[in-house]
Amino acid sequence: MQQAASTLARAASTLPPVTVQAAPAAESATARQGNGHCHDCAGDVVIVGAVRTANCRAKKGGFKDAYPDDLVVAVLKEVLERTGVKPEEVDDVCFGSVFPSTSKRASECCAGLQSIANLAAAIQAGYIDIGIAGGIEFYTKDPLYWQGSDNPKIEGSKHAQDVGLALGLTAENVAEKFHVEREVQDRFAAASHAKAAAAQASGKFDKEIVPVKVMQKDSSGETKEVVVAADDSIRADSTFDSLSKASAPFDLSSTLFLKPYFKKGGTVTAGNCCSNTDCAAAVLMMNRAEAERRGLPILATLRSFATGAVEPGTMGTAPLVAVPKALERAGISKEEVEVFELNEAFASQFAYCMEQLGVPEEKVNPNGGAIALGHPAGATGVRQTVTLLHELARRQESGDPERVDVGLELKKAVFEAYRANDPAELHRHQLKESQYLISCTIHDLQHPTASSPLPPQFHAASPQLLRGLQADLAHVNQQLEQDHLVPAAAPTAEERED
Ligand SMILES: CC(=O)SCCNC(=O)CCNC(=O)[C@H](O)C(C)(C)COP(=O)(O)OP(=O)(O)OC[C@H]1O[C@@H](n2cnc3c(N)ncnc32)[C@H](O)[C@@H]1OP(=O)(O)O
Repeated sequence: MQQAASTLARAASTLPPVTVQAAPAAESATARQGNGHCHDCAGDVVIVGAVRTANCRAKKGGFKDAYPDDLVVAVLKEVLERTGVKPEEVDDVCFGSVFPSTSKRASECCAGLQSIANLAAAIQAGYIDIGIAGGIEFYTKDPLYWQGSDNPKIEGSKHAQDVGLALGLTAENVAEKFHVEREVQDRFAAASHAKAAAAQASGKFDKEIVPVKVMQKDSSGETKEVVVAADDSIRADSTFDSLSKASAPFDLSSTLFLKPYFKKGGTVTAGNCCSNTDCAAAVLMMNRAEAERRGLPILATLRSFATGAVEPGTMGTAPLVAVPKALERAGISKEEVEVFELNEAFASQFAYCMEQLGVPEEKVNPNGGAIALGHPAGATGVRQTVTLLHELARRQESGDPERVDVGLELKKAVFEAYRANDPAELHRHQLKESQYLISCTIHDLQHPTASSPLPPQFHAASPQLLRGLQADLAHVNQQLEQDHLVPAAAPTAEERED
């Protein structure tokens, strides 16, 4: 691993550039035309709408006095409006959410991405025609720690105990085991902020972010309505120097030096890990034939999806297993991919994964990642997908014919997705009877009733989670009705016939 360490040190010597160069155009793995339409793959699962809310700092940012359903309703409404799809035409809505108070642990950060995969599978199987996949995390109200009691059996299993490690400690483990120095981590963190700040300043996020009207208390305690339309997690003034003391060796006594947060003598700080933000994101999916019938622009085609398992103590290295699998299943090489979205839960795991995957820095997270934008766990996979699709659309619109082909190839790469899926953790989830993927139909969202408030599609969620969702669903319904998106009452049989 010394070689890995020295390569990482070299990589850290310059900040990753903010601009991204197009890779050479690659051969298509499936028959398709230059305009993104493909005559012999009508059953492809495609994305036709992709939106997100702003990422706002938990408890301190734009959504500090809001409710999670304010965000969910905003992205649902917007993705429907942008595509012209009617609520009643949507067969299923599946949102990932990781940290309701019943959750034990966090490595279901891929819950949002998994919701995309689940709905895509349902579309491909013919179980549904149109679905909305999304993710929501609301740290302002949901704690980032387990509030329940542990099964004593866990004491007998090192793996199960590692599942309970503070996530920052798993990042420390990665840094120590794979020699990812503090300097490297701080440089990647600074690069994330620089890229995100540049993207924000140039208006790149404007189209993907849905403005959300929420109530907010100001410093005098007065509550007023505000519109939140911009990420407030990005620190444009965050540089390598502000994250650490630039001179080497580090001057640990310097006031400039951000102290290790999770472990004495460690390297992971509040500056080189993701911040906790509130955010929701959603994509609308259907098959290609349906999209073409409706004349909807195809933003992306799902080519493959893969999961990978790693030791829970070094959580965050699962992309090393899953990305090659996803590429292989899609039938493309990593060189054919122009843009990667790789989660920056912590700079240590991000730097190590990037180095081991052998992908150039300039191809990864061109608009910044979770260190700058925040990591609203259940929403992150969808947030990344939304950001990536808008990036690809911009490149296609750039008018460079060579880049159009590249862009289309890229769309396969959107879903070179990963998921940390530790067996020990899954076991623990079963013990807790927790289930993070939340699925319900749009009809149930519209018409929760007192006697049957929850849709049958909810998976085996714990009672506490269900109670929380019940409240959320009632609120969602109320908002949808207020906004005249749905009729106030379920239509009668006669009305339906009309
Ligand atoms: C599978 C998975 O899900 S893995 C990932 C799961 N997610 C996590 O584990 C979350 C990890 N991160 C955290 O828990 C939190 O960010 C913590 C606990 C480390 C820090 O929480 P907070 O104290 O709320 O963080 P916050 O962003 O407010 O930063 C605290 C202070 O650190 C300093 N700081 C943070 N970032 C920077 C930066 N980029 N540059 C300079 N100073 C910084 C600032 O002084 C800041 O205070 P300020 O906001 O008043 O300026």
